[in-house]
Amino acid sequence: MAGISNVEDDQFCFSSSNFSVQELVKQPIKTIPQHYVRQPVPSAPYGGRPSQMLPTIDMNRLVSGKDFDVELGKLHSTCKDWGFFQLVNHGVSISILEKVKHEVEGFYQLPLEEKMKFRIREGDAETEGYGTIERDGGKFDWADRFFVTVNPIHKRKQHLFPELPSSLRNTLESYILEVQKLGKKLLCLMAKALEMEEKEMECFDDGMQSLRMTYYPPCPQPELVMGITPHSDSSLITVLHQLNSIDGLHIHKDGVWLPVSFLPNALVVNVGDNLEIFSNGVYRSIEHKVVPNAEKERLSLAFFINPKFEVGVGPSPSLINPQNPPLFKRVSLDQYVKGFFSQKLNGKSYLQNMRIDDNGDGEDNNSA
Ligand SMILES: O=C(O)CCC(=O)C(=O)O
Ligand SMILES: [Fe+2]
Repeated sequence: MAGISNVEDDQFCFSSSNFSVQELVKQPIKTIPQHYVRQPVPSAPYGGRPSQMLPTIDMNRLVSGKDFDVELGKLHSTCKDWGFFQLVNHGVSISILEKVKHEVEGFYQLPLEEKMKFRIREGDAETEGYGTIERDGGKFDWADRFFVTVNPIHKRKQHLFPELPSSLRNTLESYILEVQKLGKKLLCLMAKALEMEEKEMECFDDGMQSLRMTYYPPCPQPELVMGITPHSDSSLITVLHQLNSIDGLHIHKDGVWLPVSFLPNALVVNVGDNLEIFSNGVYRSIEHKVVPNAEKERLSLAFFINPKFEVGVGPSPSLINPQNPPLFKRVSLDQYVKGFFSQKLNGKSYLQNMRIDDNGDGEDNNSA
């Protein structure tokens, strides 16, 4: 079994920044290796009052017509004030959620050599594939992840999704179809709540989508590490399936970190930077992070939904008028995604780069 001693052996020498935390914890850990220790230890207070539960949105109410206006109003205010919610009655079948859990667990149980076939390749600007990622200051997250573009199909990298074990691939294909439908419905509802023109909703068809399946091994001193560095997502929306029901997600709200409790049969949905831009700042992407569990592994599957590739990133034209000038630049999706991945994950810093300068020229001065 590979352990700390051979973590940097031949299998890993393609890049010292890519090795597996899952392998590391296969041997007892006396002290957390320095490259995982975050200093200073995050000191933001926990605001975990039991009453501070994430809002819940009921998809049934949004599709059945009954209580539609009330629920749409709730969706709108939640996207403005929270940027995160639990989605119940979402329509994704429980059997597919269970199957995805089983298959992703199976992927992480594969021998390391098998997973390494999918390793992140040097020079991949979007860091697609299997591995860990170096964050600012040379520190690493306490997690192994597999990140992959799944839509449009021609953007799939041949050595990644098509090469996955067939049962995982087929299960993910079914999951993708269901979450695509759900994502489109949700985005159209948000667009309606924002009072955007119907025509603009076409950009939600056949959008750019990616998946991240993440394995957070147990950590004997979770307070010293980060499962995932505080960040906001670059997407329009993200649909999160907390595969094995283990808590760990925290969101940054009103200056405090709130733990999100797992809600059975719910999916967690969050507003990403792209939707903050698209809604011209009406909806807010929210910083979040993951704290690993001291005893148990945690697995999650995040599905990132963006608009159609050709549409680009910028405020929706129907929301712009003399009273509401554009707050963000317009760039191509390619430029946006490359810019996002070319810098180290750091809270909402990338969104700042997209803001129109004080001189309001709307030019893309983004050097990222
Ligand atoms: O694992 C989680 O709960 C969150 C993952 C996440 O934030 C991400 O993949 O962007
Ligand atoms: Fe995220």
